[in-house]
Amino acid sequence: MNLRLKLILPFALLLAAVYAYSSLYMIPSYIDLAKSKQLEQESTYVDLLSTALLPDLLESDLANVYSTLDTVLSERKHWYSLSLFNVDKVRIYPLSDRYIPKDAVLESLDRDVIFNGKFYTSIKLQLDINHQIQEEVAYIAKIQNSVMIVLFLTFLAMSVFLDILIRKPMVKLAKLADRIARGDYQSKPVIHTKDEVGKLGQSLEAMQLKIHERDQEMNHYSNIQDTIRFIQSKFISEQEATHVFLELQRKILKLTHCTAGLIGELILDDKQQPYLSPLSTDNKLHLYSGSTVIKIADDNYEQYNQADTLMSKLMSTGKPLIDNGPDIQMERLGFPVESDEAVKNFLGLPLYTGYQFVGVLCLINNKTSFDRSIFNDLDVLLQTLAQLIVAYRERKTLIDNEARLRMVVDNAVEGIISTDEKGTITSFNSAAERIFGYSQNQMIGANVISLIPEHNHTGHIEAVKFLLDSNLNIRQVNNELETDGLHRNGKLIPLELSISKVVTQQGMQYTGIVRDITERKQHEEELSRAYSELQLAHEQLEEQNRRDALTGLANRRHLDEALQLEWKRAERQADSPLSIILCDIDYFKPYNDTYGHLEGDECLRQVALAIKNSFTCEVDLVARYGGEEFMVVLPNTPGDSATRQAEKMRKNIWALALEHKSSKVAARVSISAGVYTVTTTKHLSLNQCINFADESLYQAKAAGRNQVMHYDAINAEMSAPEQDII
Ligand SMILES: Nc1nc2c(ncn2[C@@H]2O[C@H](COP(=O)(O)OP(=O)(O)OP(=O)(O)O)[C@@H](O)[C@H]2O)c(=O)[nH]1
Repeated sequence: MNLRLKLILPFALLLAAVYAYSSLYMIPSYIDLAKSKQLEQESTYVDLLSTALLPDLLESDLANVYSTLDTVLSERKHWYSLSLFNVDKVRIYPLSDRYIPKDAVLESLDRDVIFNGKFYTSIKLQLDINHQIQEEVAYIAKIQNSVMIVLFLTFLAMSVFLDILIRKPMVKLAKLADRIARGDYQSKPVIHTKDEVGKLGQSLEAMQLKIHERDQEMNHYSNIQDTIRFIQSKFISEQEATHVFLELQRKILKLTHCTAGLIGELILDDKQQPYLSPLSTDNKLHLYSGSTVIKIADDNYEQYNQADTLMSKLMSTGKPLIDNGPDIQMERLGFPVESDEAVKNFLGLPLYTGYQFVGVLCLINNKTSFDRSIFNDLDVLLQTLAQLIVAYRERKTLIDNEARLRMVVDNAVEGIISTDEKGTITSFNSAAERIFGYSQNQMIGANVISLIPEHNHTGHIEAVKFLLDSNLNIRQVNNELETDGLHRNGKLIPLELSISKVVTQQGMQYTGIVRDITERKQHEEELSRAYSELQLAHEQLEEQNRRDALTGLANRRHLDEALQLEWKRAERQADSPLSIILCDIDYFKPYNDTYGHLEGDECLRQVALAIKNSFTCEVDLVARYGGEEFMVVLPNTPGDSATRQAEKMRKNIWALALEHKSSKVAARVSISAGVYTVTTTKHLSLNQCINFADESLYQAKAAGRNQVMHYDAINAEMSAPEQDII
């Protein structure tokens, strides 16, 4: 329902109500009232008539009665019948032949004519009252119509009035509100009345202003938010930070309606003096907070005396600074600005993360002066800017560290190969290129398995699985192991390898450090060979040292050592007898004399060999005791066995049948032997034992040579050994 209808409707309803009230209640009530008055009046007249008729009725002068009634009827046209009734209710004077119109609404009036308590007659009158009050009704209807017309006109006037004074301004205000809602802040309401509508217009205007301000604020805020989001995403994606800061500066200038600006990072130089490194410029501008500011651009050096510049003040105090002119000279400003006009308004804002003063944002504006509200407006942006500078610093450090690390890795002697979880190579340094014969480009993205010979594949897969399964998420280095790598030319490369596992944000990363140990292996092999040779030579030397040069038997030194060992063993094992045989070629001096010394040596060699072959047990030791004397050490050998073996030995030499013309025994070489067996080492020394063997030998010699004597047998005066028959 529109406003016009709303304004009209109450009046229309009022009109309808008035009309309905008057038509349905007021006018019928008035007609009823008029009717009853008329009836009362007619009734009074009937009373008068009945009184007037009484004398004639008393005298029974009906002619007069009729005449009177006729007169009355002719005078009162709306009376249609007037009847007289006698006591028996019989009409005695009927006047009903008078024409009664169809639309007549008849009313009846009855009167009894009574005199002195005697009923004479009753009068009954039928009359049309409506006809009587018709005029009055018409008049009333006229009044009603007039009132309705007046009311309608009033209503019409009111409607026009309300439409002009209320509806139209309201429509205007509604349209204005609609425009405001659509963000149109230029349209103004054209209502300047002082009434409520005017006030509403004023309120709307105030509201428009407020919304405009709020909108601007919101716009500004969302612009700042957009700027922050944009810059943050740009900083992440863009590697070159200078572009980001330049972009950011452009956005801030647009936001703040400024003409120039500068974002700078605060850095301490070698002397701990703070200077400003501009981030939002690509020339080499450097600003010092100290006494000078130096601009280095296109190799032109400009120097400013800057003890008291706005920049130095901002940097030394770390507090926001506003200077709204009038004109700020470059020398006072503290940094050069490419502008034809003099700088009028300067705003310097320090950038903090926590309490750390990390940089500044300077803005220059030649149109609108700065006020302190801008601190609040830019608060979030300044914080983001400070965080951005810190992130920029961290990125610089990270890049430096990365470059340093890359340099270390590239120049490392060891090959360094990094792979991801699947073995795809992500890093391959120069040393690895040298070791494996592949270039870095060839190997990045390839699988590390191509560097491993087939026979090591299973071992490699198991090692990687082991590292993967170990749920350590810290660096873990296995022990260095030696393995083989596969060179591009298909040859195996001996390697020393250590593998480390690092869990990074990208997932697991394995780094293998490999060292080519081909040369070392060669050296090791050469060394091992030389060592073996040396060992052999040494052993040979040792052997030589322990061998008698002439006979090849154990020499005296070896014999002494063996005797010492066997003596100790005999001491430990009381039930293990030790036998010693000492033997000597008979008449060897004459042999030498007869055949010469060289032949004597040869004889010695043959006798030595025969003695050696006479003893087959490994533990028996046959040694040259000295000159033409030999000793045999028989561990764990009782006396009778030793004597039998000595006898066998003697016979073997005899069997050699070496010619010995000058022997007094026979014309062949023979030996004599003395045997001693140690059954207990108690109260006995080794020397004593040897002496006993020697004594036995002496006894054998003395007994005619070419025989074996056992010390125990001598002492027991046992029978002499058998003689060989020539
Ligand atoms: N050709 C040679 N003769 C040696 C060697 N060592 C010792 N002789 C000689 O062996 C001889 C040992 O002689 P003697 O000790 O007198 O005893 P023998 O002549 O064998 O007489 P009996 O032992 O009593 O039977 C010496 O003439 C030594 O010069 C040697 O290495 N070569």
